[in-house]
Amino acid sequence: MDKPKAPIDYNNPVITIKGLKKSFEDYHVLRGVDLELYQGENLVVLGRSGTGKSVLIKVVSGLLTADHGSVKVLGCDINNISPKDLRELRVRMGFSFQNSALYDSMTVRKNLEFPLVRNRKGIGKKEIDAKVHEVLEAVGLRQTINQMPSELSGGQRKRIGIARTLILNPEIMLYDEPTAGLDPITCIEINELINEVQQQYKTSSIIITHDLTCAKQTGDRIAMLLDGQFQRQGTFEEVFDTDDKRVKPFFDYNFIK
Ligand SMILES: Nc1ncnc2c1ncn2[C@@H]1O[C@H](COP(=O)(O)OP(=O)(O)OP(=O)(O)O)[C@@H](O)[C@H]1O
Repeated sequence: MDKPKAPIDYNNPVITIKGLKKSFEDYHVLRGVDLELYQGENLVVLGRSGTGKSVLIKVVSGLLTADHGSVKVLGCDINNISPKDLRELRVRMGFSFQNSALYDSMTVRKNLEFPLVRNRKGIGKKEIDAKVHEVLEAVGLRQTINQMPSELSGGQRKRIGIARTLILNPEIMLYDEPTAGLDPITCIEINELINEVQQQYKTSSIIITHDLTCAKQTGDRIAMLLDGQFQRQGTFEEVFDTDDKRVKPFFDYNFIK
């Protein structure tokens, strides 16, 4: 499957990271990270376990503070932001985490309504209903509206989790291992959904994954974290066209011949 051409604005970075360092005691996880995410782009972040991919996402979303360096997200300086501005900024970002984070005691409809009711004070019932139907349509799961999360498959839960973030029209999407634990066909369907979200909602996304099929299908650009920095960036082919012993096994073990 070829990736649909994305409308990327390379003059408009939505995230700019310069010289980011983050340590935990004497363990230096991020050692001078530079990165830009452009408007409309899907950027895939690769790296071995423990290289700091989740730490990076947590710094970008203000859950962890940087030790050094600057992090600008949608024009806001994350290192110098008030709690109120940070809350408002987070509403402009959608998070898709591994466990989908659905409320098990609520139907799909209630799960989808929840962020709207909490973040859009005064929104009317008609508008809520229209948004719920729109996002369910976008993820192809209209029929699940009255079901409980426990009645959904892993792939469906993932889709509803994505729908729940889309309902607030996020400008940036952060996907943390979107295909983890899913069968290969469902993985491909989730990859296609990530690309559809990019097209339909004009999102800019960071996609953390160990799944190179996901990286290849969704990434307009790949950035690989090596020794605390993005030492390889480019298209999928560019990143893996190397004999670098830190990079090549990553490819070889993913596509065992
Ligand atoms: N709050 C914390 N306190 C102490 N150490 C932490 C904290 N958060 C992360 N770390 C450490 O930072 C390193 C990077 O963690 P991180 O979760 O970012 O890895 P990752 O690249 O996302 O790994 P994986 O692919 O396995 O999810 C790990 O060694 C982890 O133990």
